Amino acid sequence: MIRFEGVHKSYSAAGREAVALHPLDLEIRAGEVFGIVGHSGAGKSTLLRLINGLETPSGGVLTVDGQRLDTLDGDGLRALRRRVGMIFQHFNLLSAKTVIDNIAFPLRLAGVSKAKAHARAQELLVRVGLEAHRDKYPAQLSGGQKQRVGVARALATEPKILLCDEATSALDPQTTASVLQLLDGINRELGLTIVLITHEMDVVRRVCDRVAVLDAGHLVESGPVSEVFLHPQHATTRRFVAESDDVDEAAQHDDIAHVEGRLLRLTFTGEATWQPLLGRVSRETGIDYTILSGRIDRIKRLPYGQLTLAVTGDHFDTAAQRFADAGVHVEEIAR
Ligand SMILES: Nc1ncnc2c1ncn2[C@@H]1O[C@H](COP(=O)(O)OP(=O)(O)OP(=O)(O)O)[C@@H](O)[C@H]1O
Repeated sequence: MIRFEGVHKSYSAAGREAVALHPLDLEIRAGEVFGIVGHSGAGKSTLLRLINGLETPSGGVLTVDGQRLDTLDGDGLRALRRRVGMIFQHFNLLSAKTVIDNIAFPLRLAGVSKAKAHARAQELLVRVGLEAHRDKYPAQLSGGQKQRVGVARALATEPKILLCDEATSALDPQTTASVLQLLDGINRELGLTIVLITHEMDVVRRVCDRVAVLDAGHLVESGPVSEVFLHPQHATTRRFVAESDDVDEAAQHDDIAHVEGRLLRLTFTGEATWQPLLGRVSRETGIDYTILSGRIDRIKRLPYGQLTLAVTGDHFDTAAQRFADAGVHVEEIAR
């Protein structure tokens, strides 16, 4: 659906070239929710703005919905933008227009009659759960409601791709959850491809299928969220995951120093998450364990658990093998 082949982007500012994105290869598949995570300045917005042609690559080939963007003229680009909707951190609603007029606006711009545009906007209002707010102005809405209007407006032209630019960063945790749920529903019911950029790994964990991690313009890691989140390889990714787990790594290191035994990290996914394995392996092998940290949650709809144990007793290797045989990912952590 979206393919970056050696795409890079530099800006020239005050006579100097600044690299925002180093050459990268990336494929975003039709119908998936793809997350791009990175700190401020990593190049996330640049990457997103390349997809809808708001920025032009400095080199490489970018293909969106089967079309190489460098072959499109003005009309081609405008047609592409109708197939690529976008929502924003600060919603970007028109303050002088009502909710229904905001949603109908892209259709009116495209020359659709007022009656038809309003009929379509009304359907979208229902989809995002804002029927009761139809004639209000943006200033009369909460942040979550404004973002729902943003989503409805982005869907007005029936795009195939929805770009989300830090869409939940201005929202409280509960509202964030409800907007992410809305995006998840849209992805499933309409089959829309969603690309979202965020600085929060937790947003990625909740809705994305795959993720790419950007660090200072470099794509440092990418893959299925369950892989990248549970087994991060790059230091930047590990920091994002630790932040989302709310782990104070220094304090955890101090705690671990005082505990006896070898350290084992167990990662359970799917069915294994709900089995009483710890007790069983402990009984069968005679090992003892202290739980140093743990979390049970979901990655999108996949249940997972991750536990760090300090293990004492003579049969560490046998116990590790029993866990592995039960489908648990086992990793010994060096002290
Ligand atoms: N129009 C521009 N002109 C010059 N430099 C730019 C321009 N837009 C972005 N940059 C630079 O490119 C780099 C990447 O910026 P970008 O906005 O893509 O990062 P980001 O990850 O989205 O950051 P943030 O989360 O803060 O928005 C930064 O160093 C930024 O200063």
